[in-house]
Amino acid sequence: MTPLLEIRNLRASIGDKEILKGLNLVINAGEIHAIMGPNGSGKSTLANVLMGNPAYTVTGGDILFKGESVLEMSPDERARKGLFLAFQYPVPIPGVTLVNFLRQAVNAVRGEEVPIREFREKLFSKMELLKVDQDFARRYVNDGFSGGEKKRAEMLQMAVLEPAMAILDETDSGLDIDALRTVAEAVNKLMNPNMGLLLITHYQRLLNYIRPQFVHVLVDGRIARSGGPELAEYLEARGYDEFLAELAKA
Ligand SMILES: Nc1ncnc2c1ncn2[C@@H]1O[C@H](COP(=O)(O)OP(=O)(O)OP(=O)(O)O)[C@@H](O)[C@H]1O
Repeated sequence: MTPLLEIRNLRASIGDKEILKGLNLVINAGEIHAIMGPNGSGKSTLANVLMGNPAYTVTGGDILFKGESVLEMSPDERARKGLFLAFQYPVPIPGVTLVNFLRQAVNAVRGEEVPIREFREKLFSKMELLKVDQDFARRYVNDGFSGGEKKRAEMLQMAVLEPAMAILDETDSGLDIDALRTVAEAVNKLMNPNMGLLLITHYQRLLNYIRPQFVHVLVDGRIARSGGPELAEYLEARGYDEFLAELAKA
């Protein structure tokens, strides 16, 4: 079976600084993978490179999505193929309600205007699934959203786009327990056997709420160790010292 996402010996730089130094990863449909790692190991870089952020240059290796290389594809094309990166829109968008924002996102990913009625039915069913209040969708994007509400908007976006592969880059921006629960509950409801999920965690806490089947430790731009959920517990107890010590020896 062709993996959903296959990252082969990926190397990427920003300016003349190499950050990803030969990263390999295979994700099949139905699997949740978590990437953990010390600060500065390249986690956000990986998320950005997967979605085709032009600020990063891929200098080697390949990224295959459903068996096809995405390296030459724009971020829009990747999204149309079914890749989703949780869109952290930190700036408020005045005058654009969440419902309109989501509709534009669905139209962009489908490459056609989705009939309003069809869109509303989908949106309302997903809002019910995620227990999102109807008034919430009428608010302006990010205008006064709390951390938890931003997450709720992001998860609703993932729900209506129905991606084959979702990449969640969970940066620690002071999110409270509510925000973590929102992400975890949504992930648990939206995951299905046809979908893959890559959870990039900048802090351990999130894995108390989502149990990935596979955990990878990213150190200095490479996967230093892979394992099951027990690896997250091991890291919680021991931290990254041994990985950093090995790196210092190399
Ligand atoms: N725009 C940039 N210009 C220069 N260096 C950068 C830039 N973006 C990232 N880096 C460097 O690349 C390395 C990896 O950064 P990245 O943000 O991917 O790490 P991370 O694992 O996500 O870290 P954290 O857990 O602290 O969020 C760091 O050394 C960082 O300073």
